[in-house]
Amino acid sequence: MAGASYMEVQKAGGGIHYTVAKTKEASEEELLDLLQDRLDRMLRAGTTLAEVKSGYGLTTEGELKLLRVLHQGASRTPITLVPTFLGAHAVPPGLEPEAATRLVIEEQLPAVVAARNRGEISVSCVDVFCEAGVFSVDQTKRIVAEARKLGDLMVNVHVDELAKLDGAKMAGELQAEAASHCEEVSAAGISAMRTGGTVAVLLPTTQMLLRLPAPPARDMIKQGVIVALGSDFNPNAFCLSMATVLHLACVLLRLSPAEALTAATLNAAHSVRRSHLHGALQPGMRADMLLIQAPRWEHLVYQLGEHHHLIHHVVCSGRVVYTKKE
Ligand SMILES: N=CN[C@@H](CCC(=O)O)C(=O)O
Repeated sequence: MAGASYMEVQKAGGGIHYTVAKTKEASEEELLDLLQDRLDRMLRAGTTLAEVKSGYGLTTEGELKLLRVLHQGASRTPITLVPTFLGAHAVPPGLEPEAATRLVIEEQLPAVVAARNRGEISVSCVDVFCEAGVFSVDQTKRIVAEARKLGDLMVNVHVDELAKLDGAKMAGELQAEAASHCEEVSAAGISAMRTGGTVAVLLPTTQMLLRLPAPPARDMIKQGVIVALGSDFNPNAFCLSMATVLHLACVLLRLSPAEALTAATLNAAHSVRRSHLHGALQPGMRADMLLIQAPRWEHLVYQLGEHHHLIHHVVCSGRVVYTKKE
């Protein structure tokens, strides 16, 4: 598949579909071990709050399995996890997008909300991969409406990553809490996100790896959109280090180090509506901190790939949860 595009890989059964097949083969214990290892690595790289998504099950049981793993994983890490149901991550082989939409609305969402209400899983947000050949704007709206009605879920949708569908405009008009990617966002999308209070979660690792155009981060900031940064850790963008993401945000999105820091902390917390507790050092908020050894804090952004060397302590809720070995 050398040279094939992201969607060509998917259409040939690779990408998300490959991961779905491998995830199905793995037991919950195996997935939990993998999750714990990755959360440990994220913690050592300085992450103290993370939105974590399902999306590699695509069947009701497959999605519930991943959400159970996330639920159990939350008790094994000091990182605060905010779980997102992403049953609409891809159209399962053999189904059309419309049938997959109905599957999510009629079967998956009710099962997920019921399991959450029984305390078996926790789910805070719903996500949909709104993209040409995956879920349309109309199908995304229907899934979002049902998720809000049935489960009072927050909305954080993939929009305008590859095709210009005006998904960001939809997200803003729906007053979605957040919308990720936005590489192909339109002027109307930027305006709607500002009006709707929708956080733009920009993902420079994926932008770089898929060689996508840079989302217009400077325009977004200038026009008053709240810009956040995410690692987008997934099999296609294997990066657990937010310091690397901050570096790329400065180079590729032309953010200043201070803007990148705010985007990765307070604004990222706001994308899951946790900015009253997370993302800043203020009385009444959680004392989540990194202690780094460097002449200035900007070295965490500037020294590419050096976070293991720079971060000496990670503190969660006022408790030291990681100390670098000398
Ligand atoms: N674009 C869709 N979802 C993920 C990638 C998932 C995958 O390729 O496994 C993303 O946000 O980048």
